[in-house]
Amino acid sequence: MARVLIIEDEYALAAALSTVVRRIGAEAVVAASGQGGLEKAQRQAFDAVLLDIGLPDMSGLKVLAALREAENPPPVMIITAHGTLDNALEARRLGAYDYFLKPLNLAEIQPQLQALLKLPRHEPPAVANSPDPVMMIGTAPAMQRAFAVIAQACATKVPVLLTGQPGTGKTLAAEVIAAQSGTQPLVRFRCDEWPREQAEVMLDGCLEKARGGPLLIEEVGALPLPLQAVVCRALAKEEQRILATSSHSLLEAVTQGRFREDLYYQLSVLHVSLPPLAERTEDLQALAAALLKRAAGERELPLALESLAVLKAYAWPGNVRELAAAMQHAAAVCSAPPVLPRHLPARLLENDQANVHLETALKRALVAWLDRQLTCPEEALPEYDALLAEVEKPLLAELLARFEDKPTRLAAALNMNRATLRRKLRELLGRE
Ligand SMILES: Nc1ncnc2c1ncn2[C@@H]1O[C@H](COP(=O)(O)OP(=O)(O)OP(=O)(O)O)[C@@H](O)[C@H]1O
Repeated sequence: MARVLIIEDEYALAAALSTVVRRIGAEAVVAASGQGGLEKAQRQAFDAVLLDIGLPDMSGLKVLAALREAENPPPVMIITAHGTLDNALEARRLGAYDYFLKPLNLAEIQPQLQALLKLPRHEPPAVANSPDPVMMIGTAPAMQRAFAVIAQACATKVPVLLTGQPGTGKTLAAEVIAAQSGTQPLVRFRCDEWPREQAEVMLDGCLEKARGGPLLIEEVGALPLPLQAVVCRALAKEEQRILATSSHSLLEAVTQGRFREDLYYQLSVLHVSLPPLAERTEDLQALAAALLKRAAGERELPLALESLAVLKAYAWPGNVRELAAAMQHAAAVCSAPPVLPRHLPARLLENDQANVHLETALKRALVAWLDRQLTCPEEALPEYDALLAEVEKPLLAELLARFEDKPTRLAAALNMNRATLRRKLRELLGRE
């Protein structure tokens, strides 16, 4: 019987994974810490390991490195709630076979694990260790999904299609893939930049220049049909590694007969989908800080909280590129820190859509949080009142802060029963 080691400190998740392992006829052994997992792996041989990155005593990546030092190391599948690009690339570099994001889709894990147990043991492809990786910022769930595919793309030479609105980071992601998967420079060809007559000559030139290395075809949907045939032939010859971007739906172009269906499938062996910035407001703080630092140079220029609120309320039609420009504007007009709303471009403050955006963001955050809470076997599901208490806790803490930490003022202003409020503050926030 195959034996699978589950290194996971969340009890409910470890139990759910054990059920999956048993369902495929294997034995499950659980460890709730990194050290515990390594000790178990020393005592017994395992056919596969499911490993969480966020362990209480040490990073799962350290555990992975230690597991890989064994003579015939078992294949490892990584589970993470913090899918940064660094983590995804590091996990691949250290030889992880797969990379799953929390909340886990258990139905997806089962066939993957089954396939993994059937595989002959061999070394997974190594990811090149670029000395200066071009980094992408983001921890929003949709970015974590993109990072997982980017890490896969770094470990292979297959074509990759990168989609997303203008300015979402498609080119940057292609640069990361090129930098991490080889030493040859990325050759770029932008399809909507050239008049039809010149495009063929330019494309031929780029295909020639990129021989043996990566070629990025930007806005591939703008390529006229005869040139799409040229790319098809190039893909068949496999002389270059082709990466392509599109900010419009290629499938729609296929349906309308403007884009070859066979080329669409050839290009999208791996598909990285980059989310619009307005759908990942949780990344705004880190992105704005990094872009502000880039724009301000030596100067220390923090962003005031009110300015962050303005950024969160704005719709960002130009995505990260527009945010970068806004931070350049702020760095230029702000002479003394911090960056206040009046230092931001005026259009960011005029947005009457602000409330709509905040409500969408709140709903999205709630959906993501619920996904996490409900990723467990049915018998371990939290009760409704417990869920409500979790939502009420930050709400009350925030409200209280706005009424100078005075429950009486809060109760009066929002027409709450004072005794009820006091009880809730005691039960939920531990206040006497
Ligand atoms: N996740 C990210 N972290 C840091 N910087 C980012 C990120 N995403 C995008 N950027 C920055 O935003 C700018 C626009 O990104 P990029 O050119 O890659 O977008 P794009 O999707 O290729 O746009 P287009 O469709 O117009 O070609 C660049 O300066 C890039 O460095």
